[in-house]
Amino acid sequence: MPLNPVISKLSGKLVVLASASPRRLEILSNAGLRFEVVPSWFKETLDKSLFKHPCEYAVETAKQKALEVAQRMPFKHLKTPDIVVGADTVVTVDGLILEKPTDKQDAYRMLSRLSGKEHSVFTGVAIVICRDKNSSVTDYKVVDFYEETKVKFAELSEEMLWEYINSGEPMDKAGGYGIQALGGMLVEYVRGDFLNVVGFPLNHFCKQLGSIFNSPPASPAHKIKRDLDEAWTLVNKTTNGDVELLENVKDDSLTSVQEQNVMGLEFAKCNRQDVPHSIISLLDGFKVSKTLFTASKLKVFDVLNTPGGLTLEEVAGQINASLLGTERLLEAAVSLGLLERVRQEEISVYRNTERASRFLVTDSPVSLHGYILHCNDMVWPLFSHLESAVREGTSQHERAFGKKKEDVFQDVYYSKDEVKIRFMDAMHSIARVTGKDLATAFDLSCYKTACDIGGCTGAMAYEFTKAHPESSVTVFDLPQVIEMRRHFQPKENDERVSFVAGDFFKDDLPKADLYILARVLHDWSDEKLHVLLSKLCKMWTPGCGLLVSEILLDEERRRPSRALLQALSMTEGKQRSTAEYSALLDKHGFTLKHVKHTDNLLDAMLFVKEDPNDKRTLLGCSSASIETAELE
Ligand SMILES: C[S@@+](CC[C@H](N)C(=O)[O-])C[C@H]1O[C@@H](n2cnc3c(N)ncnc32)[C@H](O)[C@@H]1O
Repeated sequence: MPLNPVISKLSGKLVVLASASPRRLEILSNAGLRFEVVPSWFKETLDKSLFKHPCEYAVETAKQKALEVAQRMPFKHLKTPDIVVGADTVVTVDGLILEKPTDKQDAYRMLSRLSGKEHSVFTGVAIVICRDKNSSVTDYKVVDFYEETKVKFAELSEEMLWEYINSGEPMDKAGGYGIQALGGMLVEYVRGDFLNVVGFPLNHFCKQLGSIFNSPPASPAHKIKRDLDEAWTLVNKTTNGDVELLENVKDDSLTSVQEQNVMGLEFAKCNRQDVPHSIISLLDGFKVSKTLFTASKLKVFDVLNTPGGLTLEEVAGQINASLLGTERLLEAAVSLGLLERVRQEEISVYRNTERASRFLVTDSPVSLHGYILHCNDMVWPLFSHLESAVREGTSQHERAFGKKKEDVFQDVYYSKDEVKIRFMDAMHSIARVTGKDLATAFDLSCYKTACDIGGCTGAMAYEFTKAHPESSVTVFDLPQVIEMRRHFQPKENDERVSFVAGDFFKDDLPKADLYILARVLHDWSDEKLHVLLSKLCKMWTPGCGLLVSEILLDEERRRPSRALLQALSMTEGKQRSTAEYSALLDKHGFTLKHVKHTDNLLDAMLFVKEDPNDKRTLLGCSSASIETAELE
């Protein structure tokens, strides 16, 4: 890739470095780049075992860091950057990723592993380009890459190791050394970009920027090829992370790419303005859903959760279905990117794609299986009566399930044990996917006791105690739910989580420092919520907090469509925007302190009641959150 001039191309653009690393800052400012530093809040906690190669982990972490900042800035800083740059450096040796040492012993273990050996340093870099700054929707194009540099350490004596460790230098550095300072002594040779080892591959970065800003205008054919090669993500400005593609298409040449992203549908990759691809993909949406539901119900992804994959005949035998029907289902699943078909020794076998193994296999920790079955069995029938729902302005539980509903939980979901378990399983699977992000959305360290109101199976509570080991959580839910909780208990009993049965419209709530309302408020009308919120106020003491988690609509109530589609089958509830939730809670004296668009399925808001005598309500939980408040 030739190197073209780049720094001048960036003049006048708001470039943001999503990293607090002084070394990256120095490298980029020495190169003459003018930029702002907005450290990313993305926590480097991706599961490394899910990545085939360390460089993929570094690139994904860099991408998440940069996207988090790109999506946060329009709200928290009230400006949209042109470019956000994220980076993550990892050191690998003997197939292990070495991170920053936790203490001196850990530094000792790392450095002795590196002693006398060659290791690799990978830096993943993501360049997020934000477009359409003036419209209500910002779309993000992500260009990412990585650079590898080989470094060989000399044999290090014990004294050398300890002298270096005692200098304090290893502690904040990946792999436990800094090549640009004392750590330079340890290095025999470097093969590749030296600055990559320091923390940022400047040369590769400039080449990438050059190709972004100097590329000739693409012909339609080239453009579509390039678009197919690169991942475009159109992200709603106010919902961060909810991929909202179909309505935002401004350039028809992108349409097929976006449709593939959103639906997994493989449409003709052509640039025909007279072919209504996006409408057809909307039209086919129900076939996609039902294919996923059926494959999940027949446990196709569990059956294929075997290393070598299975032949068509083997799958058909295991799911007890016809050969022809199974073949059609598997072929459709392949076309949607849920399965792969590969040839092994002259025969074709099917196997799960990575995302199917992760999200569709029943016993994966983040399996959506329960939620998928709930959608098939409970939501699909409601949607088959959508026309009546629209005409009548009511939900269709009676038509779909023959049940008169006063209260959808008591009268529909909990009317039979089988339906109840399925509903609870659905809640459980979403809470397991979102729980950690919600529990760590803000600094909640000052809250020692929490009460998860409508906490269902306790999945969120367990994630909360994992994230805050000093805390305990009471799950408060209807007696019919609490009696079933053991079905969902984790293998290792967590005594910090307890369960209390009650009705939040009638009974007193347990006492706690932090109340959690996750996916509860959207189910109810403002009038009903005033009853629940009055109960909450009764138990409230100064310094308490309220963590609310919902899908937040943008203020124009246009997106995310996932929330608005869900509203179509609601009974008495409604989806609300941040301002609408804030106004609702304000009537009971709650003040919105922080909002976080988590880039997961649910967003989070933290409410407090302002009390001039209570430091926690003014400043947040700790000095860390004071810093956060100042950064904002
Ligand atoms: C949509 S689910 C959300 C569950 C959980 N918070 C989550 O995010 O996965 C709503 C929860 O509120 C509970 N619930 C509904 N009505 C209730 C009531 N009157 N009193 C207590 N809990 C109730 C339901 O049993 C259910 O567990």
